Amino acid sequence: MTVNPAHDTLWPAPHASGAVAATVHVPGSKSVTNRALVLAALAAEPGWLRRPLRSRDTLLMAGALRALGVGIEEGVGPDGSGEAWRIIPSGLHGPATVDVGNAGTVMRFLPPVAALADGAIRFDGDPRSYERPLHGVIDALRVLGARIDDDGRGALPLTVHGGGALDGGPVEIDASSSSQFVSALLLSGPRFNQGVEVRHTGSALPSMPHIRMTVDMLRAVGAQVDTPESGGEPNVWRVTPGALLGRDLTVEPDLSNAQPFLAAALVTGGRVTIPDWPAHTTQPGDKLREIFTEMGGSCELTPQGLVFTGSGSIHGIDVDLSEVGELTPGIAAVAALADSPSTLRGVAHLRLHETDRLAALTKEINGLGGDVTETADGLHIRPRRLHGGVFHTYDDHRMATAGAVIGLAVEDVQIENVATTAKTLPDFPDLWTGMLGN
Ligand SMILES: O=C(O)C1=C[C@@H](OP(=O)(O)O)[C@@H](O)[C@H](O)C1
Ligand SMILES: C=C(OP(=O)(O)O)C(=O)O
Repeated sequence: MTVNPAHDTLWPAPHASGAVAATVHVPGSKSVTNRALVLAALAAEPGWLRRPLRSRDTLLMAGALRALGVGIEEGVGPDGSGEAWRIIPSGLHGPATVDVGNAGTVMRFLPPVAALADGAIRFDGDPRSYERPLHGVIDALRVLGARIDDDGRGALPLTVHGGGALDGGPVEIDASSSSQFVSALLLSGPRFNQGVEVRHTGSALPSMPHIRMTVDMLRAVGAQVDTPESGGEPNVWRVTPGALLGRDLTVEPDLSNAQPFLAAALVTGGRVTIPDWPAHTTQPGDKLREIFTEMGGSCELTPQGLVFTGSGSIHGIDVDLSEVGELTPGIAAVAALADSPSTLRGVAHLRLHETDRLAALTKEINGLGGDVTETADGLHIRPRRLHGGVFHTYDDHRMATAGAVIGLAVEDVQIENVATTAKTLPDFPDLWTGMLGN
């Protein structure tokens, strides 16, 4: 966790003068967009992706697939409405270089795809990407028959020497540091000669909704997947080899990116509507309906979308966030403004996210006068009267949005490098000021 001197631009976080009342159209889900791109690239026929998220992480994914030979064209969708990508699969070829940026989905989902390509595919990324765990993918791919050159740390940079096909079969991994190891192997699994059987052998597996998202999206393109939930063994997922269908998919709004806007309703005692909130979804952000209700709000799914209303009071919470780790920064921000302490548990693996999120949240909230301590697997947050100051973001989009939430209630908070929100939500500053009616 280092303060990046190149990012000394400060964004004065708007202070809310009253209760917010707004409708916010949140762009598409990062996790759905990047899974859909991978599955469409591996399909046996072209597909459509409507309302894809266009952000750094998804443009890196699209760029990498294009570098391997996949066609991704701008279009308007088969019914003429909305923006869309048409994805035209083709033989996957190297040599190519993939820039993963700091996108977990790109660095983990694409090495298995590269193993199916023919030629050398080099993977590189931001300095932080070298520190994020990748051993589960690298070791598993070797067991499944891939040739990979790396520096032995189980991390980037590396080169996959694709042989045009991969044996596949059974493999054991420890995915306790990232659910994306499991998702990565399952997504490409139908294209391995023997499919894949992934057995997680480590301690608790985080982010289960994201694994369910992978399984649901695989099934939607015709893959056969056996899971612990469908009567299989605990911690074992099996994907049968087979061709994948091209799909016409409209991407749901990113519910984790809806979080700061819902938090704004909670913090200001206002009301925010998020159109197109799905009635059923695997996105972890759907849990916010429950979590932010417990913290003092109320919500209703209406034909206009999710209407979330703050009561004017914010309560602390004791909650296990292991399934929904990416919501932690936004919950910590609200908890710092609550009327009672909070304990956030089950998220030790956040130390290996975009930045060490537990250390970063502790340092930055305390820098504004807060009282946060790190625990082995989370945070204790005792609300204090906060004051203004610089909120550093460590190239982490969710640190930036968490700082903006605090800025609504605390005057003179300045967010360093708010542009880092471009990782998943390039429109954040405009959406935020739009919500506040500025
Ligand atoms: O598969 C995905 O799309 C994601 C899985 C989760 O990763 P971890 O299991 O590494 O936390 C989540 O935090 C990340 O934002 C997106
Ligand atoms: C952890 C996150 O991202 P990534 O996909 O890079 O792991 C996140 O978006 O909170």
